[in-house]
Amino acid sequence: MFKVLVSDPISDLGIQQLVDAADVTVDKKPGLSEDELVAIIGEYDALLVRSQTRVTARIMDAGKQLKVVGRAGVGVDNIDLEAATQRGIIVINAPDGNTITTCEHTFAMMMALARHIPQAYQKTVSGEWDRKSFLGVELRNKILGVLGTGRIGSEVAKRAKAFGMEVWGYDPFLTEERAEKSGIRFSTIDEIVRNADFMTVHTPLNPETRHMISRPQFEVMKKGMRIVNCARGGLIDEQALVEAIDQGIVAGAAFDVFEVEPPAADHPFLTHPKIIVTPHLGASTVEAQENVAIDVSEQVLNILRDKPFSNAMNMPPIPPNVLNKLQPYFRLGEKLGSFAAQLTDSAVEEITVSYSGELAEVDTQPLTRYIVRGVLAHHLGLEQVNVVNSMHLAKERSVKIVSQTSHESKDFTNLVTVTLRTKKEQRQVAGTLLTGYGPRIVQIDKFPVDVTPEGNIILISHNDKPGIIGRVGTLLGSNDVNIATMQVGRHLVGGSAIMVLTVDKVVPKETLAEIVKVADLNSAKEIILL
Ligand SMILES: NC(=O)C1=CN([C@@H]2O[C@H](COP(=O)(O)OP(=O)(O)OC[C@H]3O[C@@H](n4cnc5c(N)ncnc54)[C@H](O)[C@@H]3O)[C@@H](O)[C@H]2O)C=CC1
Ligand SMILES: O=C(O)C(=O)COP(=O)(O)O
Repeated sequence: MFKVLVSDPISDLGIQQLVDAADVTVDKKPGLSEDELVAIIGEYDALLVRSQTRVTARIMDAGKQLKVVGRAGVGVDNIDLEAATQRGIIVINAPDGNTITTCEHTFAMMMALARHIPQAYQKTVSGEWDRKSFLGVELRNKILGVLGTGRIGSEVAKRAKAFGMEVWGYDPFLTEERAEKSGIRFSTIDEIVRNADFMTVHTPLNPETRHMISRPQFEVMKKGMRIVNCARGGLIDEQALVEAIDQGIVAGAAFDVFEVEPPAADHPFLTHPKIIVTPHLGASTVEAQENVAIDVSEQVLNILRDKPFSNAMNMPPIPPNVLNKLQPYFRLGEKLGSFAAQLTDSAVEEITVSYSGELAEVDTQPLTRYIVRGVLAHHLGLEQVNVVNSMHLAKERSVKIVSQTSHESKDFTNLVTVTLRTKKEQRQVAGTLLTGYGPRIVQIDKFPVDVTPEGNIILISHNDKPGIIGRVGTLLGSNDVNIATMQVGRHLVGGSAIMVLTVDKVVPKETLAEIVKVADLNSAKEIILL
């Protein structure tokens, strides 16, 4: 039974699939301190958070069973990603569910800023009928600078155009062609700062974007600019912004987010007449909260059940076209890695993965992660190694990973070959997916075979001579071992050969040693593929 802890307020409807899952129990405990989390996290397999819970290395250390941290939202700056990767904890987010909601909040803030709505409301309800102090501006014909034209930024741009605004955009991933297609003027930050009437930021917070708008930008800024931040506190230097407003450079600002949340009681934004604020409400609609909780619950279930998943933040993203090609090979890859690892008797120094055929057309790195997982898990245990930390664990152990591709594959549409090099030997196994038949191991150490990679497999090395097969069969039978399938592979008559048997139960090592002796074999090894 998997245990999931929900430590922030997350939509009940959204996590219903977790609650309903027969193999999962869910505990909702919002508002715990770090110490309280450390005290209880040890019993949980998954942790679900929004932006309040700070998921620190200390919490992860205490989370001995923790496999996944699910973020019901976009930003994962409250989660120590580096620490998670090192511990093999997968961090996933729900990037799409709150895009429109946050975009709409940005617009609400921009309009409230243009028309002084919060200030006017306050005066009106306090009994003052003041129509003079709140002369606003139209959005029409104004330039809106959008820093970060990702999911939210591009939706803001679309709506701004409907309001008759001219949109200037900057994003390191925005190309001139894409900008033109979206009706955005392709600009630099400097051009935006010098020309825009309104500016809105929609980037993640990272060392590069921290204080991307600070004193140097305010110094050259178009006078009277209005600034909106519904992304992350810290993108705009708060102190420098207050100064710029007081110097008459900036006409006003609307902030949903703060460098420190919640802000201190004496934070200058809270009393400044030209700054309006909301308490990080960007994603707070019924719809968005349901969407992100549904998305994150689905992926958490996949991870707990060891199924392919998406939206991992501590792993490079896999584009859908690549995922479509690779996904069918993930299980096979892991099994090839495990098979190869069980063939070797000493420490693996190098893992070479060769992809030939159509697979070579895409970035095969995600599949390599599965293969490396299979290799390492043989020694470290499947619980310890996953696709997030497999490459990291290999590097930590100085295991070199080599990946090769070739567009040609002689006998198969695709062939994945895993070669392990140790100080003493080199072992190799290759596999493919046969249409209509599923995964197959088609080569072991240069011998062609046709084996389903599943269950208990006995691999025998012997010299090709009459009577061996019969003897092995009789010996296994007399030890109450039923043979399900059998294959032999050889290059030359009378030369070295292999025999691959799938059997119905685990064969004790002593029985195998006995069979090697009595049947005059070179070696016999049991390989277990889970
Ligand atoms: N206030 C709230 O409640 C919410 C805030 N957010 C925040 O909004 C931000 C944007 O979210 P999405 O649009 O979903 O993310 P996204 O990943 O789709 O877009 C972010 C964009 O920023 C760009 N970017 C990165 N570095 C940049 C730089 N130095 N200059 C300009 N652009 C840069 C990226 O290339 C990307 O296109 C995130 O920080 C997210 O955490 C998201 C949802 C709700
Ligand atoms: O999704 C994001 O990045 C957000 O900032 C939303 O935060 P929240 O889930 O409302 O705490």
